[in-house]
Amino acid sequence: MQTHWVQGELQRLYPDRQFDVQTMSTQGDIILDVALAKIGDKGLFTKELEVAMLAGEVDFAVHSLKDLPTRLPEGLILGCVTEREDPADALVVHDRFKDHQLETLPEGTVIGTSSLRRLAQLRHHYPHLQFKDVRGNLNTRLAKLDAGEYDALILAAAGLQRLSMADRIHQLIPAAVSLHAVGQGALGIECRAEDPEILELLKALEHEPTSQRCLAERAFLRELEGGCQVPIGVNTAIADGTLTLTGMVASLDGQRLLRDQVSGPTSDPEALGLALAAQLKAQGAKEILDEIFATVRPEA
Ligand SMILES: NCc1[nH]cc(CCC(=O)O)c1CC(=O)O
Repeated sequence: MQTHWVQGELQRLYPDRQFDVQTMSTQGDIILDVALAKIGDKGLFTKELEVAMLAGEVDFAVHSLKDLPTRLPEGLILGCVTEREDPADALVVHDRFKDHQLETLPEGTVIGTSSLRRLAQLRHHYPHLQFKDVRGNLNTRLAKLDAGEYDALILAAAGLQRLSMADRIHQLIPAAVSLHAVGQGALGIECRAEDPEILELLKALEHEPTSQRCLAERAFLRELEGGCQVPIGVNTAIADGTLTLTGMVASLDGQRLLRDQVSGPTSDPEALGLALAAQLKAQGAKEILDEIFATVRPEA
């Protein structure tokens, strides 16, 4: 889906070249698909594509940037970041809650989410709500909601928009309540580090403000050594050449939540990510994350 969008854009920009979408053998779609990318931090799926890229069989891979690990294998780089859709999370409700907003949902309302980041932040702000894991692709999740298994879901607004289901967005969750995932809403294109020709082609699809914001966000996450399954959230904004990065780290129960902010020139976004990580570490972020790693990934 998103891969075909990239293919279309490149084809339009470079009518004399041909861009083929290649399907990888093991799992479904080729160049990263939203639902399949859930396999985890060092997803098998990413690995298969990376092996193919390093072998020269495919030239680049399109990912939801949010699902692309912050450390890439030797020889591969993040070659392009496309313009971001709204990175916010969205509340989607069952019809019987259509007159409610997040802040008016009654005690015991069952919210479906499988994201520790969403879970921790919502528990922090709305401890009277109940949370239940939800799996499957977007359609499966929405079907479970409509069947009454959940009262509401929290989903990425961008995912709903991309699949033309923006009408299901009941409320965009404000950053004051929930910071979004690193890279959310943007596509990231991974390619060989030593392939100037492909890199130059891809740069035509780059959206510089999104790229600067996402580089700051990714440096923050990398420095905290968090994968995609950790309660780490961010928000970024650019105004007058200044990039502001807000970040948070929370415990799973939402009891402890650290949040801080840094600002600086857009010319060095990674420095901002590192600075914010250092600030949060000084406030105890490492202890919170170590506790989570000990419970969630005992063997990692
Ligand atoms: N966690 C899985 C995932 N990876 C990318 C998206 C769609 C949003 C995006 O591209 O950032 C989603 C779904 C979701 O979080 O609801």
